[in-house]
Amino acid sequence: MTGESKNWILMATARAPTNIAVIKYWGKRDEALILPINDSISVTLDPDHLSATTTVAVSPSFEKDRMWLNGKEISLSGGRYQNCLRELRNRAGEYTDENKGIHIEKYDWNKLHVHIASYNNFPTAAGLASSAAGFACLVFSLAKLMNVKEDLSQLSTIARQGSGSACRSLYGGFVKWTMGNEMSGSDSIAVQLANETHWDDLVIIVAVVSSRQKETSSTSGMRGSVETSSLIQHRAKVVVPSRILQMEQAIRNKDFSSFARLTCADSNQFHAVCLDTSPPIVYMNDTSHRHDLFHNYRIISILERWNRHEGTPMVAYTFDAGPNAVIVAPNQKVAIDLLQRLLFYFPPARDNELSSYVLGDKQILHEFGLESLSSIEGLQPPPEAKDKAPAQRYGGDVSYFICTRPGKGPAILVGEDQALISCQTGLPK
Ligand SMILES: Nc1ncnc2c1ncn2[C@@H]1O[C@H](COP(=O)(O)OP(=O)(O)OP(=O)(O)O)[C@@H](O)[C@H]1O
Ligand SMILES: C[C@@](O)(CCOP(=O)(O)OP(=O)(O)O)CC(=O)O
Repeated sequence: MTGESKNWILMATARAPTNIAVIKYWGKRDEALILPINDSISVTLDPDHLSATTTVAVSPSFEKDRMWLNGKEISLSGGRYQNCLRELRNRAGEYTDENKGIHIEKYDWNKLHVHIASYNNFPTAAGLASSAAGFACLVFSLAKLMNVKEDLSQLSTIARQGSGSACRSLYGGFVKWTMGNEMSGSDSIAVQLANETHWDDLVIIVAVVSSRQKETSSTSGMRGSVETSSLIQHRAKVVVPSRILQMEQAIRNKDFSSFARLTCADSNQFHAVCLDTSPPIVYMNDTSHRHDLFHNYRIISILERWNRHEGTPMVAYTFDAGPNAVIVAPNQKVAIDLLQRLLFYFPPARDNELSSYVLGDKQILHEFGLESLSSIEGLQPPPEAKDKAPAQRYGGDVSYFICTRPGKGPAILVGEDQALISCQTGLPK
């Protein structure tokens, strides 16, 4: 390794999206390598609304590997961070910057320490797949910094070792994680089924029911299910393989009603497996407020009633390992009808601004013609509720909504102003 002094700092910044599984990953056959017991399929969400941004820096002056998440220093000693760092260092390439007089040999990367700063533009560890965006971003930015010449599918095997669902966040659009058969995990990779432009009419609304950290992590929850649930075996061996084929076909043909039926059925089966676990896991009410139990089922029953009333699925819903609902509409028009229902049943608590209650893509609000909170108060009940007079409203039960859509995969951000680490101090700005 050569350089004019020990003071140079080399950096890379990237942004990576989260993803929402429509056929769920739940259960590992190898805990250390994070190898799943079934394939899964996800939709990548628009990084403008839900993403991690990570800056990674390297300098001979750094004394140890360090990481800051959302401004707070966290430990990198955990096996998952260590596995990702090791795999990337093993694949690192030579790097030369003649202007700065920097030359790093392949083997130098094992001696150089990194500083990592990351920021999520949405709540961390609340069942919104922060670990997926976070590990995808970490791997993508380190691969750029360390000049790793591997394709995205190879990088997905590294991100997988940070958090299983992270491997699917290396691509935009619609993504399949193939479980693979190899003991080494070399064929347990993510592949893109279609990019984000393939089915760009879809609108996705996330109802954030609680941004509080959950009590049972996905990791320990799925371990419990593998050890104690008999339903999970039937799911992995019989149900998921056939659903994967049907879901691939639904995505290929942009067949919304099949997509919606499969998405809802798979979410509900995943939560059934959680209930079939001993002791049972109940993610949909796993929050401090007991009434949260009801508004998850309220969301499901409101959407199911609407779908039944129309005789065909208008929207699809899915819940991960937390109480937040992710709802997919086939187009902007139905998304407006959906938002109308959501805001009718779940108006904001008093003192809330509309702009902080409906986040993300604001276009939908404008098309809807909703400009202020007072217009929500005047909303009429939807037609399917007419026979159930008077329709009850649950003010304050939802913290906020995020309107988004299928989005693109990770990208490198250029320019020092985008970096989260100062190029003078090597510390978070
Ligand atoms: N931006 C990030 N960069 C690196 N690691 C992150 C980042 N964001 C989150 N993580 C890691 O992911 C952990 C949270 O993962 P966890 O699975 O508990 O929640 P989640 O991903 O939000 O929910 P779920 O995966 O169930 O949808 C954090 O404690 C941290 O270790
Ligand atoms: C319910 C899920 O969101 C589970 C995600 O689990 P994680 O990927 O967070 O688990 P680990 O691999 O142990 O880190 C379904 C899914 O994303 O497929």
